[in-house]
Amino acid sequence: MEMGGLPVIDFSNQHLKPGSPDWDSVRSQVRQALEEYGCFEALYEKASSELRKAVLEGLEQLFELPLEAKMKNVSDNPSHAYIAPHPNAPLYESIGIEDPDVAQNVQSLTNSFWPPGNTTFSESVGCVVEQLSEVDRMVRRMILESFGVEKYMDEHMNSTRYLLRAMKYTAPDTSEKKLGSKDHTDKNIVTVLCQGIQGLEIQLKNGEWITAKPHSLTVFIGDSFYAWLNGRLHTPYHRVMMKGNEARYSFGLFSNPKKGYIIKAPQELIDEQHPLLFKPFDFYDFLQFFHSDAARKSQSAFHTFCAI
Ligand SMILES: O=C(O)CCC(=O)C(=O)O
Ligand SMILES: [Fe+2]
Repeated sequence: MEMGGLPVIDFSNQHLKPGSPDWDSVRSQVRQALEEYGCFEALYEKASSELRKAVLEGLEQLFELPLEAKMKNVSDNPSHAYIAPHPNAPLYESIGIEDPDVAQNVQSLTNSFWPPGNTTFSESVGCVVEQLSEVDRMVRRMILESFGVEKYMDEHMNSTRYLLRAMKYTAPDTSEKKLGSKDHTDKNIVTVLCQGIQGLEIQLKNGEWITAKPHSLTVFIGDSFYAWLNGRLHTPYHRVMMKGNEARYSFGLFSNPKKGYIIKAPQELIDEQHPLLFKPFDFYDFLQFFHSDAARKSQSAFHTFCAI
């Protein structure tokens, strides 16, 4: 743990296997950090700084492609596809790769961006997705264990799929901070985010904003996991603030509940002291609601959508 910043938790230990003393010690750090901050900085040497740098450099080239090329990134779900800079978020641009743990998906998107292909990029993306998904699964396993609900482990692990989302934030060329991405909580289960230069800020429970370290991996709890855990962990507001003349690149691996899976807190997590907080819901219905007028008008789209 570090004074003044996010808690730092080391997952690099070779002996970090479920059931080992090292595992139990990391698990209690994870639980404590997620109760208090809803996020933490993860150290994971397997996702080496060279590998992350290679992905961030590839993204720099990718975002330089002409708009027509980037528009090839499509999805049934608009928030999983290419998002161009918009008057409400003029510095922000992003692409999404659904099921990036399936090599074919990364490869075909890479081929459409850089015909006939870009092996360096697709290989480094494949590799980083594998490493970040290990962090995602370790954290989720630790959380279920720490709440004594291991019996749902398979159901929980099988109820999600991954999305890789890569972001570019154009330099504002100002010395004062400009909003790169407005404050929000993540909607999904767990996010493992890798940032290049500094810019990510997280709000503490006391309202204060703190800055994540440049080149760090940050793990967040999203609204869906918060609901499944019946509110036992914190979901933090966070945002990106930009200044100066350097563009910023980042990418995150998001575990998202599958379409058709109903997110509902297990009975073990509901009692007199912890009444059920949210209506059971399908993540895709929530995504749809999120883009409605009612959601835009509400203070928290998630709380409005799931209110009992
Ligand atoms: O780019 C970042 O560092 C943060 C992005 C983010 O919060 C998100 O995509 O949900
Ligand atoms: Fe986020």
